Amino acid sequence: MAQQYIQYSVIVPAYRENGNLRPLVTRIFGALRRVDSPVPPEQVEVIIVDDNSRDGSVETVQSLQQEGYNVRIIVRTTERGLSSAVVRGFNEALGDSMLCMDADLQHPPEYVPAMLASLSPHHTFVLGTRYGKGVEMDKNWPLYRRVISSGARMLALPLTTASDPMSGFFGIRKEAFLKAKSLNSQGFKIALDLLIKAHIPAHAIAEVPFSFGVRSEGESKLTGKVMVKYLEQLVELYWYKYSGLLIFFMVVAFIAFVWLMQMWLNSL
Ligand SMILES: Nc1nc2c(ncn2[C@@H]2O[C@H](COP(=O)(O)OP(=O)(O)O[C@H]3O[C@H](CO)[C@@H](O)[C@H](O)[C@@H]3O)[C@@H](O)[C@H]2O)c(=O)[nH]1
Ligand SMILES: [Mg+2]
Repeated sequence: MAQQYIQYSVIVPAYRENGNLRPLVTRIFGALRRVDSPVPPEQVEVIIVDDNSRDGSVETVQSLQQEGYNVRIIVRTTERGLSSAVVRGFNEALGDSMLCMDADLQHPPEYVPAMLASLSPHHTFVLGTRYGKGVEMDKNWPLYRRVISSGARMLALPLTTASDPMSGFFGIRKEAFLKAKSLNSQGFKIALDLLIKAHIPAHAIAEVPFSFGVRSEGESKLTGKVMVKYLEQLVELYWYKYSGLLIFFMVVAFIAFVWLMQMWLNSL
């Protein structure tokens, strides 16, 4: 019965994250229970979307449920991948305001209340940004990851004005999510796909600066394959966003060419 009051859903894609789930969930609800939290904890659900890790994650979630935390786990057995896990979570969410965050505590749970509260019918997208004022990356985040992250960010600049579409810490309103058609569920960059395909205008994006941490347990799943998928996704998004413009210029150029040819033939 309590579920009908759920207004906010926190979606956590997770693969072999058992060691992080308890601190993640208890810290999210700890932040929501603070007196200055703009969001009441009883209106929030947490959904873990796990890809059959079989590492005790299910049991950890069950014990958190017994302790009264509103958390559930979806175990996928036939699908894999971060982005498609997030899409699955958004499809299952009860809340109108939905947040996506990593399980490994790199996205600090203490920012969850502010992120959720930033979503509204006017701000249909919220982006946790690592490039805002007063925040910093953990100094232990490796140099090669910073280089990859900056490169990925630069390549996406013509697609969006958002300062950090790569942070992986973002939220979207359900009505905006439902507008996005043919999402690319491969790879890691579902936020970028949603920004473009849900046609989120710049004024509808709220940004919340956050300090990016380092993974506390387990290993990153970002591989070379994931990076290749990102490049494929960029090609698709450039085409999605600019093909109309390209076709328009080609048609104009063709008409101008035909017109010039006629003028030239008439002048002979
Ligand atoms: N269900 C599921 N979850 C996955 C999978 N691969 C990764 N995840 C989960 O997705 C989250 C991020 O994965 P990491 O392996 O920790 O990625 P990262 O290298 O730290 O990259 C993160 O930070 C980047 C910013 O530097 C982000 O750009 C990226 O999207 C991601 O959030 C973690 O909770 C992880 O368990 C998968 O195949 N299936
Ligand atoms: Mg990580």
